[in-house]
Amino acid sequence: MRLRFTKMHGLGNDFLVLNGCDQPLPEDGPPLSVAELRRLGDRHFGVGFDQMLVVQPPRHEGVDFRYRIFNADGSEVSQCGNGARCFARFVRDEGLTDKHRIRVETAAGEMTLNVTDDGLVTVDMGAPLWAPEAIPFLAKQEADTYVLVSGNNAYEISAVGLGNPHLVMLTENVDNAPVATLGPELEHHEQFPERVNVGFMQIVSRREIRLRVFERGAGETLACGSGACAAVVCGQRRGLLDDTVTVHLAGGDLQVHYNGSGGIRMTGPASRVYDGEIDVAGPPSDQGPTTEPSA
Ligand SMILES: N[C@@H](CCC[C@H](N)C(=O)O)C(=O)O
Repeated sequence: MRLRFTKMHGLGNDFLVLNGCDQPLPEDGPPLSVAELRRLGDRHFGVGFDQMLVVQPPRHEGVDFRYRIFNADGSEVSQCGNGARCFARFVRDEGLTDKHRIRVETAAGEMTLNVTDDGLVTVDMGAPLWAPEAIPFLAKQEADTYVLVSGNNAYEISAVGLGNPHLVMLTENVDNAPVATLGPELEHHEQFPERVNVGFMQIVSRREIRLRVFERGAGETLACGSGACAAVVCGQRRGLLDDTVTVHLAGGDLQVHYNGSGGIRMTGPASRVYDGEIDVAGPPSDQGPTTEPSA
């Protein structure tokens, strides 16, 4: 099977975008097997990406598209903030819509994407979910911060759901944060039954943070949109941040706004890199398990 794809990125968080509106992709189930997806995601043997984004026709009234997200390890997830900006740019570039306000359906619900005249995209990421069972996080009761024990160490963390699970911890200087070691350790912590994205936040001022995120299913990325929103709302909940915050990530800056009600608004760029075609094995149904996250 030959697939056409587009390579995009949002601040270096990079994506392989598949258009399921003009080429046949399965309506249910993943478009590729986990093995095939991982092969394409490999930076040496494939195209290389953090997430694969799939554009599909809507299944419900009132939305314009269905937006599906797969991590590089093959797991299907419900939220990707940087991907949402690229999704908006893609559907407009491809002439699939000329709307500036685009409604999409994700596995976690509906989202609104607003494309501005300067080419930036603002995503309404919805309200943060604090209840442990909604994240999901195994804790006796909701709190601003939790002590998470891992091995012989204890970490003060905040936990929040944005359609995907995030933990956020403070660090003096993100340059020295143990992202490569503690990231994967906490990603698989038993108190996060669906694994977790692990954010390391340095507070610069009440309106500015620096952030590194070890993403579930993808490893450390140059930027994580939902991670940026998670860090800001966790910092706000701890009384450390104002309503509007600039988030400095390795790949560039995002603006995040939340005033305690309605949705979190995240604004940033979306870049198209190139278009390509690739041969992949046939339908995933012949190829065993598809969406099982890696251990
Ligand atoms: N890069 C993303 C988040 C992608 C999904 C995440 N790795 C998860 O498993 O929840 C973003 O920009 O939000």
